[in-house]
Amino acid sequence: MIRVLVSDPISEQGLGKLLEAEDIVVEKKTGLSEDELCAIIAEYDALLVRSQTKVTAKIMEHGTRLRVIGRAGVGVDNIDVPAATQRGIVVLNAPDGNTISTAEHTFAMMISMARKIPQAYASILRGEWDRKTFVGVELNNKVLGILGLGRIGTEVAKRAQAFGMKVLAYDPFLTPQRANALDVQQCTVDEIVVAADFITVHTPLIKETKYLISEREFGMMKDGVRILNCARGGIIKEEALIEALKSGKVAGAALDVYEEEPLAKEHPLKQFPNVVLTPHLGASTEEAQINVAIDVAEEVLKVLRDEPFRNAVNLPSLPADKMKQVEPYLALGENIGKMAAQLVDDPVTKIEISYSGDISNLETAPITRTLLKGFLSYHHGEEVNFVNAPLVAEQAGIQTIETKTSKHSVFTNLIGLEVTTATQTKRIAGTLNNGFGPRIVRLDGYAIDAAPEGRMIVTSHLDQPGMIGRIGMILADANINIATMQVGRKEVGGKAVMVLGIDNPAGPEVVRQLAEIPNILEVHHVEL
Ligand SMILES: NC(=O)c1ccc[n+]([C@@H]2O[C@H](COP(=O)([O-])OP(=O)(O)OC[C@H]3O[C@@H](n4cnc5c(N)ncnc54)[C@H](O)[C@@H]3O)[C@@H](O)[C@H]2O)c1
Ligand SMILES: O=C(O)[C@H](O)COP(=O)(O)O
Repeated sequence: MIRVLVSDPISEQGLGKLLEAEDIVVEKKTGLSEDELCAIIAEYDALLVRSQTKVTAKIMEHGTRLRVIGRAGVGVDNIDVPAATQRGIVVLNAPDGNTISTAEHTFAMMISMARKIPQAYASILRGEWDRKTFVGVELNNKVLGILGLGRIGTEVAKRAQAFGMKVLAYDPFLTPQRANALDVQQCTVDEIVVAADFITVHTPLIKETKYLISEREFGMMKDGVRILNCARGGIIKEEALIEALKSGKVAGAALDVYEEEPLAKEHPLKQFPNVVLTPHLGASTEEAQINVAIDVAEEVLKVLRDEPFRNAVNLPSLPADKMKQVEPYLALGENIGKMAAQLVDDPVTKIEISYSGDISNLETAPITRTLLKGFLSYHHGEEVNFVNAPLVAEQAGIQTIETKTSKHSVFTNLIGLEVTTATQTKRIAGTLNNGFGPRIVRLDGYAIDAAPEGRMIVTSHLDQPGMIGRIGMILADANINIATMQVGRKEVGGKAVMVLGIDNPAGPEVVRQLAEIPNILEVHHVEL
C-alpha cells in the first residue's frame, strides 16, 4: 500500500483523487512537532503540506520511504529543498491555484489600509461614531510600485489599473515587450522606491530578495508612502519598517506575512494605528484551497505512479507536450548510461553527452538526467534518481557537459556519450530507430547495431581468425547461450569490438577466462 501523510489543513474536496485511489492510504495528522513527524515519517511515501509544517532535513532523514513532498500552495520556503534534492525526493508545489485569491487579498489590504476600514470598524464596535479620524486616501492617480511581476504581481497590476493607478514594476525576468503588453512602466527597484505612493512585493523569499526593502530604501521613499507585503515575511525588513512607521515616513502598512509566524503576541507592529495585519490569509479562500489541493493531489499521484509530472521545484519543469516528445528517449538514455558505467573500470572525471539530429531540438534535460541516473546508479545504487543525479555527479567530482548538433551525417537522432577516466575514454552512441526501437549503434567509434537490453559480453580485441570461436567455446563450456552477436571493425586485422547478447549471466571466472584469450584487449560483462 502507498501511504500519504497530510500534515497541514488541506481541502478534503480537493484531495479527492488521492482519497479515491484504492492502492493509497491517506492519513491526516496536523499540528505535529518536528520530533513527532520524525517518529512517524518512515511509514509514508508522500507528505502533503501547506506553510505551517517545516519540512526539515532531519524529517527527510527519517523519511526513508519518502518519494515526494507536495506543497498545496506556492512558497516552498518551509521545505528544505536542497536536502530533498540530495535525497532524491521530488518537491512539488501548486503554483496557480491561489494566484487570484492572493491578488484579491492584496487589493483588499490596499483598500483597507487606504480607507482605514479595520480601524473604523473597531471604533464602531467600541460604540464610537468617529468620522474625522478615519479620513483616507484614494487609489486613483496614485503610483503603485510592484516588486515581482509574476503570477500574483501581474494580477495585482491589472486590478490597480482598473482603479486608475499608474503601475511601475521591477522583475529581473520582465521583458520590455511584456511590460508594454501589461501597460506597466519597467523600472529599477530604486526608481520604484523613489517614485511610488504604494509599494507591494510579490517575489519569493530568496537570498536576492531577503530585505529587498530595508533602511536604505525606506530612506529614499516619498514621505507618506504606503507599504504592502502579501508575499513573504523578510522581503521587507520589519525592523526598518517599524522605524519608518515611527518616524512618520511610512503612512500605512498592510501585512499578511511576517519574519516569524505566527506573529508574536507582543509584536511591535501591533502598536501602530495605521498598520493592517492579517494572519497569512492570502490563499485562504474556499476556491484557492480546493484548487491547490486538486493540483497537488494530481501531481503527487503521478509521482507515486511513476507517470510524468509538472511543477517539481527541484527538477527542470517541462510542459506536458514537451515531456511527451522526450519520453521515448528516456529508456535509451538510461541504458546508454548503465552500459557505459559497466565498460569503464576507473573513476570517471568527465561525462559528455551529445544530442545530434532531430533530438537536438527537444528539451533534453530529462534525458541527460536519466542517462546520468543510469550511469551513476551502477556505483551509487538506489540512492541516485532523476531528482538528484546531476547533484550526485557534481559531488562525485564528475564534470558534465551537454552539447547539441542539429544534424548527424548518418542518423536522424543520436544520443552520444563519452566518459573520461584517468586512463581511458569510452564512447557509446544510441539511436531511436523508427520501427526497431532503441539501438546502440556506435561503440568506441565502431559501427554496431545492438538492442540495449538484457545481458551482454562486450569485448575489444584484434580482428584475427578464431577469435569469435574461442570466445564461443568458453561461453559454451560455461553453458552460456549466445542470443545475438554484433562485430564492428574498421579494417581487416585491426582493432574490433564485439557485443554478444547472452541468455544467462557470465560470472567473474568466465570473464577472466575470456580476458586471457590472446589479443583480447578488454572484456566486460554488462547487464541492463
Ligand atoms: N500570502 C499568501 O498567502 C500567499 C499566497 C500565495 C503566494 N504567496 C507568495 O507570493 C509570492 C509570489 O507568488 P507568485 O505565485 O506570484 O510567484 P511567481 O513565481 O509567479 O512570481 C514571483 C516573481 O518574483 C520575481 N523575482 C524573483 N526575484 C526577484 C527580485 N530579486 N526582484 C524582483 N522580482 C523578483 C520572479 O521573476 C517572478 O516573476 C511568493 O513568495 C509566494 O510564496 C503568498
Ligand atoms: O505560498 C503560498 O502559497 C501561500 O503563502 C499560502 O500559504 P498557506 O497554504 O499556508 O495558506
